[in-house]
Amino acid sequence: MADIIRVADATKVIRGRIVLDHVTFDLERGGVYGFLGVNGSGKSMLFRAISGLIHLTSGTIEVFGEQVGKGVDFPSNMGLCFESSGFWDEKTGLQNLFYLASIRGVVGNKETECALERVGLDPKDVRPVSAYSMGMRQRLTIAQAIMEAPQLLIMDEPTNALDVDGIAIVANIIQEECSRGATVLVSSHNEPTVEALFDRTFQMEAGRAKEVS
Ligand SMILES: Nc1ncnc2c1ncn2[C@@H]1O[C@H](COP(=O)(O)OP(=O)(O)OP(=O)(O)O)[C@@H](O)[C@H]1O
Repeated sequence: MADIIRVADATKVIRGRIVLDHVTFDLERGGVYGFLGVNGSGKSMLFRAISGLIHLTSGTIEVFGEQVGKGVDFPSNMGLCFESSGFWDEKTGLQNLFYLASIRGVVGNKETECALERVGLDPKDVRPVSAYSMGMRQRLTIAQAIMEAPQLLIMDEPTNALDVDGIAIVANIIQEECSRGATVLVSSHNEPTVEALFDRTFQMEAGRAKEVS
């Protein structure tokens, strides 16, 4: 029971519009689960609901035995990679990660530096994040998502703004995190390198999720 992410009839209505429509599936712990779908089909909304960032209108989501928004506000031990991750623009990437790591205090300097290296950023880079390109910001977002070795890693279109090297790095990270035992949820837009890693694939359409492979 506690090894399952259970999404049951998850429905979200925003201003009279159904953005998640009775989404139902179970995912076992471990593995890479892919979510495909056109813009606006509900991928981000689903990920936000699973991570406790939005509340469902009806239905339930349980992550490894804890009901999100009821038993717990957020699933414990989770890493999030969303497009809108906020950083302190005047600080370096490493300073940002040090600060974020200090909030939970479960990892130290070594792990944060290692996370930066894994995404291809230089921990010694003295430039502030305001000088980062979009791709560098995306890499930093991925680094903060993985630095605490989460048991659940949610990556919303992680290859956004990345070049070919960056896409290969994301694919590697997904494989490494899965091998470490993490459960990885990934949304993707036509990115074959990443989609080849999916153990199970769901197609999102107008707020509904259908397993396609
Ligand atoms: N803050 C919001 N208020 C109202 N509606 C929203 C809000 N955020 C998203 N939506 C709507 O919810 C629906 C699902 O959006 P969502 O961002 O989950 O799609 P997506 O599949 O992740 O799209 P994309 O590929 O563009 O990221 C869309 O119709 C969108 O307009």
